[in-house]
Amino acid sequence: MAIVELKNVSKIYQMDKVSVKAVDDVSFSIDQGSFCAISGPSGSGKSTLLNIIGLTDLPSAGSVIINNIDIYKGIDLSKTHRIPLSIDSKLTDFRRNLLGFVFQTFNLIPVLNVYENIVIPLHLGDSPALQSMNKAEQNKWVDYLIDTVGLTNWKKHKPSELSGGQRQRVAIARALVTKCPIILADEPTANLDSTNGDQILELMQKLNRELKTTFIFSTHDQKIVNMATQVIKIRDGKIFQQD
Ligand SMILES: Nc1ncnc2c1ncn2[C@@H]1O[C@H](COP(=O)(O)OP(=O)(O)OP(=O)(O)O)[C@@H](O)[C@H]1O
Repeated sequence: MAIVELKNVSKIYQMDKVSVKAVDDVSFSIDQGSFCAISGPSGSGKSTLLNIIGLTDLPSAGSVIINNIDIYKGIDLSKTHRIPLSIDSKLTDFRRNLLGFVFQTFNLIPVLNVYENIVIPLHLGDSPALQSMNKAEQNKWVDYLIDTVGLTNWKKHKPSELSGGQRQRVAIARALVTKCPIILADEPTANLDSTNGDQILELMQKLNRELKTTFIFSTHDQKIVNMATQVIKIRDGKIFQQD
C-alpha cells in the first residue's frame, strides 16, 4: 500500500527573471514500510523532492498524497507561491502527526539534554498515536527508544558532550517519538565518519523493520542506496531509474 504518492509534480523556483525547474513532472509512489532512497547527483532535485514530501516546500504543479490525504486538493498551485494561510495550520498538523525529520546537521537544542531533546515533539502536538498512550505508557515508549538508540547512559548529557554519531541517534529517537509513520532523512550520514555512518544506517534499518516506519532518504551515499528496498534515481529534476 502506498503511503506517499506524487503525481506529475513539478517545482519551479523563480528568481528575478530566471526560473529553475528543480523538479520536472515527477510521479512515483512509496510503499508503507519502505526503506526508500531518492538519489542523484548534486543539484538533481533530491532535497526539493524531500521538502515537497515533508510539506515544507510547495510544488508548482501536481498532487502530493500522503497517507491517502490529497494535501493540496482544491488549490490552484500554478497561482500559489507560498503555503496559503488557509491550510498552514492543517499542514503543521500533518507534519506533526505523519512525519519525522532527521537532518545531516542533527538540529538538536544545545541547552537541553538527550532526554529533553527526544521528548520535545511530545509537548508540541497531540497525535492520535500519542493520545492512545497514557503517561506511564509514554514514559515506557521513550525509555524503549532511548535504549534502542543506545543512549540509556547518556540521558542527562547535553549535545555538546556527545559524538556526531550519538547526536544523530538522539535525532532519530526524537523523529520517532510521536510514532509518526514516515521519517524523512536528508543526507543523515553526511557529517559522520564511515563507522558511525554505518552504525546509524544499521540502526535505522532495525527501526524500519521493527516498527514498520517508512524511511525516505535524500542521499548521495551508495551504502544507503545498497540497503534501500526502493530506489528512485533522479537527474535534472526527472526520474531516470526506479527499482
Ligand atoms: N530556494 C531555491 N531557490 C532557487 N533555486 C533553488 C532553491 N532550492 C534549490 N534550487 C535549485 O533547484 C535545483 C535542485 O536543487 P536541490 O537542492 O533539490 O538538489 P539536490 O539534488 O538536493 O542537490 P545537493 O545534493 O547538492 O543537495 C538546483 O538547480 C538548485 O540550484
